[in-house]
This record gives sequence, C-alpha cells and structure tokens, in this order.
Amino acid sequence: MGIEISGVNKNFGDFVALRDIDLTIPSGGLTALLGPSGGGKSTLLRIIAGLETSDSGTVEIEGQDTTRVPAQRRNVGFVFQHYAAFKHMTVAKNVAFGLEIRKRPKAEIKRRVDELLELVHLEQFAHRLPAQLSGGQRQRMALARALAIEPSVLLLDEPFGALDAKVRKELRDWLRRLHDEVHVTTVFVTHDQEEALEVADSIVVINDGQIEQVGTPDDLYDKPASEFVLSFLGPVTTLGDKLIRPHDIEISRLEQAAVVDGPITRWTRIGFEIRLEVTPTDPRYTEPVQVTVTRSEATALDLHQGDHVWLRPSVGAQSIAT
Ligand SMILES: Nc1ncnc2c1ncn2[C@@H]1O[C@H](COP(=O)(O)OP(=O)(O)OP(=O)(O)O)[C@@H](O)[C@H]1O
Repeated sequence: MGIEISGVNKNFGDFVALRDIDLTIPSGGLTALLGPSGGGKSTLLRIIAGLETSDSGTVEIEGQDTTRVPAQRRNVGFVFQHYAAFKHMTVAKNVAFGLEIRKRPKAEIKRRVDELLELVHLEQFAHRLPAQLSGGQRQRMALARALAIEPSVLLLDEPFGALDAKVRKELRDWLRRLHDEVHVTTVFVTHDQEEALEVADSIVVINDGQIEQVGTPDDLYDKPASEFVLSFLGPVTTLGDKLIRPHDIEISRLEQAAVVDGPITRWTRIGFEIRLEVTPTDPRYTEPVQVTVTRSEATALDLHQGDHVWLRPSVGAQSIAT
C-alpha cells in the first residue's frame, strides 16, 4: 500500500518535467524526494497531492486510485515552503480550520487542536497570530494544520527551505521525532542531501525528470547507482580513472603501490578538516586530486604542503569508473 505511482509523465509545453515515473512509497515511512533544482521533485509531489494533473499514468494512495480525484478529496496534508496562514486567525483557529470546514463537533475540534498544538510544542502560542511567531514556529503550525484532518499522506515541499541553517537543523530533528510518534506516510521534497540523509527512511533521487535511484540513506551513500548519485550525495574527486570521495583516499608519504602520486599543491584548513590538492605527476591525469584528512591524521602523517605523496582508495571505498 502506501503510494503507488505508475507510468507518470508530465510535460509543460515542449518541456519534459517528468518521464515514465514508477515509484512505490511505503506506508508509514518518511520518504525524501531529493535532487537538484528543476529536476521535477515538486511536480511529482504536486501530482501526488492532486494540485497538478499528470499527462499519463496513475497515482494510488492507500489502495485507492486517486488519479482523477480532486485534491480536496484525496485526504492529503500539504505544507509549502512559504506557508500561507490565515493572518487574522489565531494559531489555534488556523489549526482548527480544516476540521471546522468539515463541520466536526466543537468539543472534538477543541480536543484535537489541543493535542496537535502539544505535539508541535506550540501550546503556549495558541492565542497568538501567525505574524507573532518565528519562521520555525510558523512551519510547525503549518504541520499541525496539515495533520489536523488526519491525512493518509503528509506532503511537505521544502518545508524548512526558507529558514536559517540552525533552525532548519532543529526542525529536521523535530520532524524525525514527530514522525516516529505519528507514523503517517510522509513525503518531503528537499534539494539538501544532508537533510535527506539525516531524516529520511528512504530517499528517491530525481534528476532531469527521471528517478536515478531509490534506497535507504546507507544504500545510496554506499552503493550509488550512478555518477550523478555519487556526486550529488557528497563531494567527489577523480583518482586515476575513478570517481571517489575525497575522504575515501589513503595518503602516504612513503612510496607504495598507488594509483596516483604527486606533490601536495594546496592546503586548506576548515575546522577539524584539512583539504589537500595533490597534482598528479602522471601527465595522463590533468586534474588535481582532492583529498580530505582530519587534522590529527595530517599531524600523525607529518604532512606539509609541497610533500610528495602516494594516493590510493582506502579499504572499502566506493568508487565509480568515469
Ligand atoms: N506550471 C509550470 N509551467 C511550466 N513549467 C513548469 C511549471 N511547473 C514547473 N515547471 C518546470 O518544470 C521543471 C521541474 O520543476 P519542479 O518545480 O518540479 O522542480 P524541482 O525539482 O522541485 O525544483 P525546485 O527545487 O527548484 O522547485 C522546472 O524546469 C520548472 O521550470
């Protein structure tokens, strides 16, 4: 069950936004749609929500074919990056809105709103207006409002995108904990690989209107299916004829069997990390190799700019042939 997407295509004029999308999103999971800007993530989310229609294909939510069902009858909760709250209504009224238009009994609405405000830790702000909340608090209110109708699916489009880095981080942790409490099938769009790796149970990498890979954060990081996935999930460099992560390279000052050797031509310290550039002596390799080591590793190996070093993949390193 969960969400079943089959053969979905979407064009905007001549532009192909989504191409042959087949995807199963498991019930009760927290799934990230991850990819670069313009790749089609939001379009896919909007098709699931019913805010956009696909040109072909079907969408099933919890076993029901919703392809032709209008958004308001799909029982989905939706949160956007810039949440459009009712400015003249209190936080409690905003959260109650979906229940009021469904004409639920007053006592039930009150109980549910109290419960939800407690869940998103906004109970003390129930009587404030949205303008009197911080950006992070407003997004928590948006989540409470989306959850009020007990949706079968919660869809979040870059919900923390407009917030500063520290608040984003807090809300990420908080979303993970919230999901562990309520278990509603949740799909969120992000272009931030760290956000997806940290929060999601499952990640769908979307690029150029197509799915590149679906897997757990570990699957994607350890077994990237393509050069695109490898490079999108973290920095990469070329070592010989392979793409590899800069911290997956073993560096030695002693001559050893190596893929590349050469002098350290650049040394940049960033906090506890040191980023090195090694310029290969082999003229076949024209690009410098990026290598990341910790400060303590650099000290233990007695590394300095200008030293000649030998590089090879560390044991267990993932790499992809270029
Ligand atoms: N209504 C529309 N009319 C025309 N083109 C559109 C429309 N909506 C989206 N697009 C185009 O479709 C492509 C995919 O857009 P989409 O918003 O799904 O990407 P995205 O991966 O979510 O990126 P972002 O993170 O920037 O929103 C983009 O090139 C966008 O310009």
